[in-house]
Amino acid sequence: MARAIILMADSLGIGAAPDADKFGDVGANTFAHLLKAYYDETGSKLSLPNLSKLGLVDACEAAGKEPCLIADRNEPQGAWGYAKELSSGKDTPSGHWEMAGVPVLFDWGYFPKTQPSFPQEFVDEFIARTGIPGILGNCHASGTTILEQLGEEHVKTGKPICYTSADSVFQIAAHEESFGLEKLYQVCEIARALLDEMNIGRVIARPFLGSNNQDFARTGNRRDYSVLPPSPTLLDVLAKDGGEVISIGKISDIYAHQGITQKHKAPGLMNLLEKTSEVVATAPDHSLIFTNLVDFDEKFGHRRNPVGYAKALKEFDDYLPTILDQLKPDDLLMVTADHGCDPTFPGSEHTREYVPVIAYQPGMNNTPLGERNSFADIGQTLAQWFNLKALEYGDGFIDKLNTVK
Ligand SMILES: O=P(O)(O)O[C@H]1O[C@H](CO)[C@@H](O)[C@H]1O
Ligand SMILES: [Mn+2]
Ligand SMILES: [Mn+2]
Repeated sequence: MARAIILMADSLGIGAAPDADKFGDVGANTFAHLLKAYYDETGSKLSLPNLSKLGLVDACEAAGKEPCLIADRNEPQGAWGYAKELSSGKDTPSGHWEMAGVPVLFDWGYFPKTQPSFPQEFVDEFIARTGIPGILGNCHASGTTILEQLGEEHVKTGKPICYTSADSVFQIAAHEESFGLEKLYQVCEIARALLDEMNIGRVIARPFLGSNNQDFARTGNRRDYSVLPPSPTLLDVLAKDGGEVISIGKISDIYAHQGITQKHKAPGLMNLLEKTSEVVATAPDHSLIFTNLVDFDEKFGHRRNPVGYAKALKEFDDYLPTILDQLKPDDLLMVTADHGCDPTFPGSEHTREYVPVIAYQPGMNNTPLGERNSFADIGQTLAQWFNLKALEYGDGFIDKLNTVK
């Protein structure tokens, strides 16, 4: 029997994907560019000895074909490679589902960049069904900027702030106290039902607190309402086989709560890592412990804050030995990402990038995995690791690992 741990570093891309031109993302490289920004600002190279030991730096240099400005670089002691994405979008559900063996080959519905962005018929129906006095926003926006612009008006009028992005999303921001958290969740559920027919991937509740446009801040009570993955994922197959699938952070939301047997939420990077360590200490055999580290994307990638991103990666790196030291011989640790979000790139959107494919077991040697054709290679390898039936997509690389199960 065996266990696996996936640490999904949300948005940690490692170089523009071969089809980046279709997304306007040629030249993007989240990891290499945040390292450079950190060096430019501080005059020192960022030290990430543990992530480099796992092969992240080698993977980025192989994928992104540019040097990484890094201190304390170690030779990899794990399997490392880089994967391109088969899915048509560069969004979070596509990246996560593809990793779990279900690439999104259809096109999501998207809202246009015009203002208003949302069809009038939908807005009318949404208002009628929820009883809200109207909506604010109705445009493409960065979620923090729009709070500075419309937060006070929202509190005064009770109209939620509705906005979208290049992703297939309908986001609703509302004040936790004046509007109410439960009411925000109810309004999101109504929007979710209305948006299914437009093929919108996610409705996202974006609660916030504060008293004026200068100090509004989003809280940890974000909730994502995703549609169901189009076919069973690795998570479904493992849960059906009697395994434990333990979601930490927003994993459960992203898979629409399918194939999850336990879930834990925790606010912020350190709490998510600590919760992961706690679960690794107790999870039984045949468990998948799956953590999404959302701060990299939400707090730094979309906010175009490369130095903040670098410091958060350093915290991750500092914490990693705690988890690595807990691994038993039949545990497999994977580190990957769901898309890029280059914090030095124009705009505030994701970037189409290669993601790291890192697999580590205690006692492993340096094992290059090369370029992988799909994120699904991770899911397929895990299907092999758990002795499950093969998934429809993905080339597993179990033969490259020390199969000590
Ligand atoms: O600017 P914020 O609200 O963080 O929104 C970002 O978060 C959404 C979900 O990941 C993306 O669609 C992106 O627009
Ligand atoms: Mn993401
Ligand atoms: Mn994002």
